[in-house]
Parts: sequence; C-alpha cells; structure tokens
Amino acid sequence: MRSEALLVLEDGTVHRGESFGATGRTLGEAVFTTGMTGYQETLTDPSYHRQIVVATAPHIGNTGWNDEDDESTRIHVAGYVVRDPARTPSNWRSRRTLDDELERQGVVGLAGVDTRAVTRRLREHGSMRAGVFSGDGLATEREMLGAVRDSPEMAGADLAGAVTTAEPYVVAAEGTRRFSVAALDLGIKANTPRMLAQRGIETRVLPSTTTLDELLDGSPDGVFLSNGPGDPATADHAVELTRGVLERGVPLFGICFGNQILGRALGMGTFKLRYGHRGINVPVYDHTTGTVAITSQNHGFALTGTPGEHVDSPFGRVHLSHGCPNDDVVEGVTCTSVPAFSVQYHPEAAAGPHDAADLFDRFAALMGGR
Ligand SMILES: NC(=O)CC[C@H](N)C(=O)O
Repeated sequence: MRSEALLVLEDGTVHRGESFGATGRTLGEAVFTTGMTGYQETLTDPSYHRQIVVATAPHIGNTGWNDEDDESTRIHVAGYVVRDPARTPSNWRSRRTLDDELERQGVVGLAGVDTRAVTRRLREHGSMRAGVFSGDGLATEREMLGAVRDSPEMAGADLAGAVTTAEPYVVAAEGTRRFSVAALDLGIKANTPRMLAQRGIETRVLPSTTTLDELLDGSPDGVFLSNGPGDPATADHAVELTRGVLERGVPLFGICFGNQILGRALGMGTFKLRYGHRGINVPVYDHTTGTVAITSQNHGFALTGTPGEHVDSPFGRVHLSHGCPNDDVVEGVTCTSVPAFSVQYHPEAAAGPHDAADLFDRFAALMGGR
C-alpha cells in the first residue's frame, strides 16, 4: 500500500497524492517537463540537481529502469511527481521498476496528483520552490510550507561544484583519434563524450575548478563547456576560463549551461525564464540556414538578446544564431571572429530527438580548421 504524500508549492498550494519511490521529505524548485519518453535520462541528468520534476505525460515508468541509459552515476532530481506510474513495466532491457530505483536511491516521489493542474500553476505563476512530504517527512501544512519557503531559490544557486567530477577522466575516441577535447564538467551528461567519441574525438573531462593551464594542458584541439545545474550568473570561474580559451583561439563548443557561459564571456547577460523549456519536442530556428530543428531542452535561464541579431563583443561580432519560435528566447550564439559557438538545447539528445546531432560534426569541422 502506498502512503499519503503531499506536494506543497511555495505559493501555498497543496496537492495530495501517494508516495512513490522513497518516503520522507525533499525540497527543490518545482519544474515541469513535457517529454513523453526518456524519464531515465531526465532523472539522471545532473542539470536537474535540486529540482522537483513534474512529468506532464500521464503514464510514467512504462519501460522500467535499465542498466544502459543513465546520464550520470545517480539520479539527480530532488523529487519526482507523476500522475500514473506503470503497474507492469515492460521492456527487454528493463531490470527493475522506476518505483524501486527511486526507492533504492532514496529519491522521494509523489504519484496520483493532477499533474496538469500543477503544470498550469507553474506555467502561470512560474517555477517555484516546493517540497514533497511523506512518511516521517509529513508535518502540519504550516510547518511544511515554512520549510519550502526557507529553502534556497534557484536564482543565485551555484551548483556545478555539487555535480562535477572529483577527478579528471578520459573517454577514448572510437576508431582512429582525429581530435582531442578538454571538457569542463559542470554537470556533463554521459552521451556527450559518447557522441564525440563516435566522431573520432577523445574527451578529457575536467572538474569545474580546473585552471586555464590544466584545461589547455596537452594543447587540446578544442574545448567543450558542458550543461549543468544552477544559475549561470554564478559561473564566474567558467566565464573566466572561457575568455582565456577565446583569447588563445582554441575552438570552443558549449551546450546549455555552456551556451550561457559563452554568452557571458562575450559580455551578454542572463535572466531567469518564467517556467523554462523542458521537453523533447522544442522547435529551434537556425537564422543562418533558415531551418527548424526539433530539440531536447532543459533550461530555466537564458541569454538576453533577440535571435537573429548581431552584437559586438570583446571577441568580435557575435550572431545570436538560434532562437525558439515559441517565445523568441536565444537558443544559440555563433562567433564570427573566433572559432566558438554554442547552443541552449541538447544535440546529445538523451532522450532524443536527433535533429541537432550534426552540431558535433560542426565542432569537429571547427577543430579541423574548416
Ligand atoms: N541543462 C542545462 O545545462 C541547464 C542550464 C541552467 N542551469 C538553466 O537551467 O538554464
């Protein structure tokens, strides 16, 4: 029997459901994702650190949990809120149920709430702090709401240090090594080095506190700035490193948090979106080619500016080359004087779609001087 569990939002809204996964108490920023598949990749994506993820897709857990699709060594979400967990998961790769895995990793979840109502609330009032409470974590509503309101905001949160690798490691290229890349790990997903490896690129993954000398040790052909949790306005060290890389003319590619960091290094500002972009079918318009890609996204912050415009930077002209047609948010920047570009969405596409995979080829071409 599942026990009672509550989702308490910062604005005082309370949703009653049943415990799912571990019982107890968890606090974080409530955000929603519209992805209908890929919950394993979402839950293990370090960018979701300290977020309580609400799935708008009603049936979650249908394909169980496997030993192959983790994007990192553990589940990173602070909590998981679903409508209707699968009672009988079925997939040839499944090893256990989502419910069991959440419990095994001590992740507090909630099932049986009207996730569409929660999503409407977050869409209209913005992402907000929240808590999931069950078992020993339950208390009076007043006490639970107090705990939510005492918890830290996502704005101003510096979280890369909580998810970065402790030690450097190398992911070898598949086949002949064409290039080597130094990747700054701010919460990197496993599929990024994998997609680089498929293109003959060796990736040396380095902790977020790496110095510029360590980053450029061995003269890598390129530098990669990873995705990651938290507020990009706090990522001063990564911004400094990026300026050093741009000054030396080393080819650079950034994804999501990495896009925000490149933008900041170029003098742009960042701001918090009302409810962010999280899903696997978000359109992005490429102002260079005039094409649209359907993309995987997970961001709560964005760069300032208008897609399509050119702006001046200490490193020459910058094209705000990609934008989201839904709301005109900048989705990518391309430098015209230095070999650097980045995107706010996820070409590593875990989970899918694969429209943007060619960006890794573009990075390879940049390193090849073409
Ligand atoms: N996936 C990411 O890299 C997210 C970047 C940043 N933490 C944001 O929410 O905007």
